[in-house]
Amino acid sequence: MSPNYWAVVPAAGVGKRMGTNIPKQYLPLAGKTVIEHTLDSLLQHPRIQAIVVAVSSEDRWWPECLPQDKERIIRAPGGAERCHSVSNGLECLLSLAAPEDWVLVHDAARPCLRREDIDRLMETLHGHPIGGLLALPISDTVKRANAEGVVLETVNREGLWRAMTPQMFRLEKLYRALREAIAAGVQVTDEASAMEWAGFSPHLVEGYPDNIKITHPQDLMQAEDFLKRQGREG
Ligand SMILES: Nc1ccn([C@@H]2O[C@H](COP(=O)(O)OP(=O)(O)OP(=O)(O)O)[C@@H](O)[C@H]2O)c(=O)n1
Ligand SMILES: C[C@](O)(CO)[C@H](O)COP(=O)(O)O
Repeated sequence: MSPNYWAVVPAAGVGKRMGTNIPKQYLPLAGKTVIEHTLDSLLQHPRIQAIVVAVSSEDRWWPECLPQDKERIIRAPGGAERCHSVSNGLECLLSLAAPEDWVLVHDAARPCLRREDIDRLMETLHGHPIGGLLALPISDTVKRANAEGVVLETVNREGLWRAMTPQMFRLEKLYRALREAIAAGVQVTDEASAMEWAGFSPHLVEGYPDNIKITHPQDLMQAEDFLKRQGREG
């Protein structure tokens, strides 16, 4: 029987780098909120069974932003860091999904995700034993600098990619790798790094460059433009 697909959306951040008084996932964007665009992009995919959203216990905005399709949305507790929120979301899925089911982990802060990117991830990784992630090969020259912005070195960009989300892995393997990496005190900023630490080799799938993460104020304007060009206004 073909594995099912599920999603986990970490949405418990405070958006320090955005500098706003509400978390960036609840900021207005192209007629809706950031998180509504993100959830809609996943809800509109027919193969995604349900979405577990990790929300902070102090969150005052979540109930207002629930999309119409509430029955496919499950709330899980957010954690101190993104990896803890994801781990909590995965734990919530263990009772609903099979161990070899696929889970797509996607940042709430990436509202411009395209259907084509989800399809490409699913098609490319069909039958893959582990999984992989959307990413972009780096086409600029890369510099490493000190805290004062002085160049320390030019980094060879050969083979360098920027990781994005969704990152799609087999549920039980990801849950176990993430729990063990967290317990070992490993710095886990994405799901792939936990899988790599566990000895797996995730597969990179090239995605659209407009699948940006809303981090700083200027990212909102860029995302607004991307969504309008795609006709995705609320
Ligand atoms: N404890 C945390 C921290 C982050 N996230 C989520 O992980 C995604 C990517 O994280 P990031 O862009 O760093 O969001 P913030 O942590 O909110 O941003 P900042 O670092 O500027 O505070 C976001 O959707 C964010 O809501 C989360 O679920 N739980
Ligand atoms: C998961 C991620 O979006 C991949 O690029 C990124 O690592 C999230 O980093 P953040 O500092 O938690 O935004």
